[in-house]
Amino acid sequence: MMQARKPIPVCEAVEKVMLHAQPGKIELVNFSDVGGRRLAEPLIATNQVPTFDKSPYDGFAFKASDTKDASKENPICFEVMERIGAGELPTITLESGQATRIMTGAMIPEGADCVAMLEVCKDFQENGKQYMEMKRRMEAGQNIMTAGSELDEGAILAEKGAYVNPGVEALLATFGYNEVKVAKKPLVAIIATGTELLDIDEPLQPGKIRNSNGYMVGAQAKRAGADCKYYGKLQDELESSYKMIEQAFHETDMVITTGGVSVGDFDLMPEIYKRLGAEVLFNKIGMRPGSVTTVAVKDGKFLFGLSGNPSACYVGFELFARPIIQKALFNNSCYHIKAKAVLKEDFPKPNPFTRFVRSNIEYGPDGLEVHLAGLDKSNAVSSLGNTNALMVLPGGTRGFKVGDLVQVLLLEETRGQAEFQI
Ligand SMILES: Nc1nc2c(c(=O)[nH]1)N[C@H]1C(S)=C(S)[C@@H](COP(=O)(O)OP(=O)(O)OC[C@H]3O[C@@H](n4cnc5c(N)ncnc54)[C@H](O)[C@@H]3O)O[C@H]1N2
Ligand code: MOO
Ligand SMILES: [Mg+2]
Repeated sequence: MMQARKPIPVCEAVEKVMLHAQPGKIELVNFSDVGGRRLAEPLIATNQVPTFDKSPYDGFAFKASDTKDASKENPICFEVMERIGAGELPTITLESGQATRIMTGAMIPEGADCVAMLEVCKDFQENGKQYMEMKRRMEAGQNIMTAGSELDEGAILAEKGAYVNPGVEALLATFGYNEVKVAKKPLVAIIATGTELLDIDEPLQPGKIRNSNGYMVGAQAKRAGADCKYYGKLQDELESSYKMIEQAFHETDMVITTGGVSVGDFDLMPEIYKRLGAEVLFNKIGMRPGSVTTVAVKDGKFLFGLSGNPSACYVGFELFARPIIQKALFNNSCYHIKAKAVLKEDFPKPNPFTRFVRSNIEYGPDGLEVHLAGLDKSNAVSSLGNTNALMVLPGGTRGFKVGDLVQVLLLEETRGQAEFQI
């Protein structure tokens, strides 16, 4: 009889993996390609904002003190000296009784200390000259965006590892980052193992199935921010499989295989790790699904042996491979963000192991709601299309009921959290 593998707790497994995590490499990309990448250095304001005193409104700039006696009954009249639009420079220093017609975003002229909106001013012409009349008091500084009032030069606006969303792109553009240092996407080898596997374009044959895991894991790796190299599917044959996996190991930053990690006669991954001289960190975890997920390391590079069962494969990637990819992208909040959600369906089956149930999060009127994504079986593929979260149910003797507050890991968030606590 073969010796049973000893399962380790999932937190311990994650810890073991993360001990070997490495920061990634840096590359310089053109601003036009920066969306969706992660910054390799903090984003620093290269100038103060605004860089000059400017008007937030279309209106008139003048000295506030000129209006100290202004009222409905006592309108104050100004001579309008010039008109400046955004991007133009004022040429006249204002004296008492003078105003400049100014547009939103334009520089405040010397001598002015306030701006009145066009709507509260009456302008008119007399003898070929422009005038403006004000019926209300203004305060010095009123309606002026002073230089540096929004940001100081040198302010840190996004940390190293930050995800470049549209707002971060706006900041990069504001501060002239025409080229941006970002984390280089790690290159992940994707290999599906199994003599039963057919390609997408092959008709079904007795005893065979189409390879879905290879494409699923490739898509998960891309969602996590990596680049993929697909090495195809391998027959369960030791020599050819070893050769291909060894080649992939040398050509990429990490190798992800699916299938062949359990104890069957054609489960070749344990022997392949041995031949490669890779250190197996664990090969059994106290979790469902994905208990057979195996992680090995050689020369600082990872080999993730994910289960062949589709749901187990999916979960194994999100728990173990994704944080390693995030670390390579300098994201220290490398774990899926955790939230609480109200369970919307009974889940009566107790289980001694921690479960990661493929789930669907909805945004209900009172907050997050969680539904089962479909059939809760390790070998199910049908639930995955509907999955945007993993519900974490602690192992124990009890089931869960509608209305219970449960923890969920959100799979489609770009933000994460720094600790893996479940
Ligand atoms: N005696 C035992 N048998 C099994 C155990 C065990 O502890 N003792 N563990 C079970 C668990 S749990 C799982 S999970 C599976 C894991 O199997 P493997 O990782 O070795 O994967 P395979 O045997 O290659 O395949 C399992 C299953 O998945 C299908 N598969 C494989 N690759 C793909 C793919 N690319 N796309 C879609 N489906 C795939 C394959 O046809 C099998 O049906 O082992 C249990 N057995
Ligand atoms: O590794 Mo398995 O997924 O627990 O069914
Ligand atoms: Mg197997």
